[in-house]
Amino acid sequence: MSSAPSLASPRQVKLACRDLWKLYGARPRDAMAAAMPLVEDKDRLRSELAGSGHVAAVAGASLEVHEAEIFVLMGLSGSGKSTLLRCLTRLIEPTSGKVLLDGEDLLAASRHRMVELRRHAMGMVFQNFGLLPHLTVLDNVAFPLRVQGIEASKRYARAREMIELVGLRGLEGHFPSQLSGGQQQRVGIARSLAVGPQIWFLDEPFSALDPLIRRQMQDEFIRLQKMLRKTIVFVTHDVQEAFRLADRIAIMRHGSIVQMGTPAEIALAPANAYIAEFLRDIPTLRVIKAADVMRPLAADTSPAHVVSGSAVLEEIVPLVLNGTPLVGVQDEAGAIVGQVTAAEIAELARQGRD
Ligand SMILES: Nc1ncnc2c1ncn2[C@@H]1O[C@H](COP(=O)(O)OP(=O)(O)OP(=O)(O)O)[C@@H](O)[C@H]1O
Repeated sequence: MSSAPSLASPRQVKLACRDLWKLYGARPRDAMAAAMPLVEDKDRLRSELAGSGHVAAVAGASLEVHEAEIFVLMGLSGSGKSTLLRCLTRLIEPTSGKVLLDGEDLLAASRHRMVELRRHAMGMVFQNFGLLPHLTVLDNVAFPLRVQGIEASKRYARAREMIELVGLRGLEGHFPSQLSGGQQQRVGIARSLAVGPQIWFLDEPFSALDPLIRRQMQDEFIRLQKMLRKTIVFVTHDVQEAFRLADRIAIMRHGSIVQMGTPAEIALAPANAYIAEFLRDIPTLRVIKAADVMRPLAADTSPAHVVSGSAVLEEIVPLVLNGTPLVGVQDEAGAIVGQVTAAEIAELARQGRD
């Protein structure tokens, strides 16, 4: 299906890791050396490591996070998402591999340099909010700026701006214990944004929230990202959250990345049965866009209906149900660059139900 003309432009890589490993156990580096010849046979590798009392929480992960994208690490509990995220920031020291931020080799960076990067370039939000209970909302949000030594009037002005941004105006004087879970996480988000991070790491930020609040927070997060255009690494075990938020997703299992791609790429071509199982919970017609499946416009065709490349197939279904045999697809400049037929949509809808 995706012999499609592409609308995407090449993206700048902000953060990358190459063949990253994190082994837990008594002698991780020795275990690593012994394990290396077995990397092709992951099952044997895991059992050898287990035999020597080691766990590969991250096993040879390689990825690239593009400038201004939401990159989601998704997988079941224990698949290694949090460990990989922490290795990318060196909050956990990887056993081997490379991590590059704007091309800078983070594993070769001094402690001092890492502290500086975490204070100025990286924002972090965790599941348990991590607010300081004895500080007000305003002081919590201003806290990272205080650590940076920024004078009070400037840091409070910035903190107020961030509080406004996340919709908490009026609650500046409240303490964390006086807030709901959703409000507490908004404070966590405002605090992590206060320093204007270049890259934003979020580890299951909404997992502790009720489903309804969680959905509101996802909407809010999408709204914020439209304004801020941050480079984001977002960890979740929730497949629906992943497909809702991600520009690209890496699906992890046993410390390795099993498949990486846009939600549509994964939905259109799951790498194996394990991934296909995840997709059962995903409304694929809401994930796949016209531009993902369009083919070049057939000669002498002039479509009666035209949609934008970013229209999801769900929006096209009513046209097809009304008897439109073929829909034209426009690029941002309004030129018709492809087509999707009713038969193709019907086939995709059928696959989504299987
Ligand atoms: N400090 C540690 N010592 C030993 N093993 C660990 C340690 N931390 C994590 N692990 C193991 O590494 C694997 C990956 O854990 P990790 O927390 O990264 O997974 P996860 O996908 O983030 O899971 P969850 O969603 O439950 O947080 C698990 O098997 C876990 O038991």
